[in-house]
Amino acid sequence: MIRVGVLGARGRVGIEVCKAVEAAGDLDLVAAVDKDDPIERLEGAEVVVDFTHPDVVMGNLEWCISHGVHPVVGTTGFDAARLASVRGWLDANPGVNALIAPNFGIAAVLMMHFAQQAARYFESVEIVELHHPNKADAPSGTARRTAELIAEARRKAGSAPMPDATSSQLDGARGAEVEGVHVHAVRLAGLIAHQEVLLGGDGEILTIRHDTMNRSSFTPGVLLGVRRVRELPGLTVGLEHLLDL
Ligand SMILES: NC(=O)C1=CN([C@@H]2O[C@H](COP(=O)(O)OP(=O)(O)OC[C@H]3O[C@@H](n4cnc5c(N)ncnc54)[C@H](OP(=O)(O)O)[C@@H]3O)[C@@H](O)[C@H]2O)C=CC1
Ligand SMILES: O=C(O)C1=N[C@H](C(=O)O)C[C@H](O)C1
Repeated sequence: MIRVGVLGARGRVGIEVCKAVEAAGDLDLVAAVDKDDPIERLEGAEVVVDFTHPDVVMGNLEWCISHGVHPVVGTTGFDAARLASVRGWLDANPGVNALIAPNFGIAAVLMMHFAQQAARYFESVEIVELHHPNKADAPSGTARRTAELIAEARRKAGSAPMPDATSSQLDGARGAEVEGVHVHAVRLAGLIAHQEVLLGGDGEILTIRHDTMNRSSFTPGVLLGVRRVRELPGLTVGLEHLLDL
């Protein structure tokens, strides 16, 4: 049995993660911790799953790693500086590993992978992500990561800069730019989490779309991470590394 703790246990995703851990025969939910609960309740866990908030996740990670607990993190808001801090904590605590994945949905990971594969064949690529209005960060972690993967594919292929004659604009009209890829964020009541990657070439458009229909869709990926994190050395970013794509 793997002893598992959950941070953000009363949140939208945390509730689903707790249910999935409790239902798994090889996992033991030893602590369900939310805001204002003492983090020390996680002592005794081997793996901790974090679905909290970008403002608190770094403190949670530092605590877990310094206490010898392997974190599996779904919380978003990671940039290069944050990832470097995590690597520093892991270096100081050899034997502790961490998995950070901007999206644990298997179909979402495939959507990112397909977008990365397709990117080099098109002149233009833009991302539209659409989420529920309670989301703290924009653009989403998934959109940021997709843009980074697309940018990397285009760099490797030597792609020309994307055509764009915009010479005047209202602030934000062209979205945010992540490594040269435009990302547009919609926040709308009724949505959960959705993304379109629009790829345009000469007379053709390819749209790759992913829709999250419920939050239990994240749990198979989370459980995969929980089962595997102890054998993944250091920091792993992205569930794709566990999927043999
Ligand atoms: N990687 C992935 O596949 C996915 C990632 N996410 C990300 O996960 C994060 C959480 O999303 P979601 O579940 O929708 O958010 P919620 O706000 O529903 O849940 C977060 C929970 O964490 C609690 N919390 C806040 N601070 C702490 C703390 N210091 N310690 C423990 N718990 C705390 C919150 O309490 P309170 O409400 O009282 O503040 C809340 O109950 C977001 O960053 C989101 O983008 C979401 C879906 C999938
Ligand atoms: O906040 C959410 O809901 C989600 N957050 C993640 C992100 O920022 O990409 C994953 C998914 O989009 C749901």
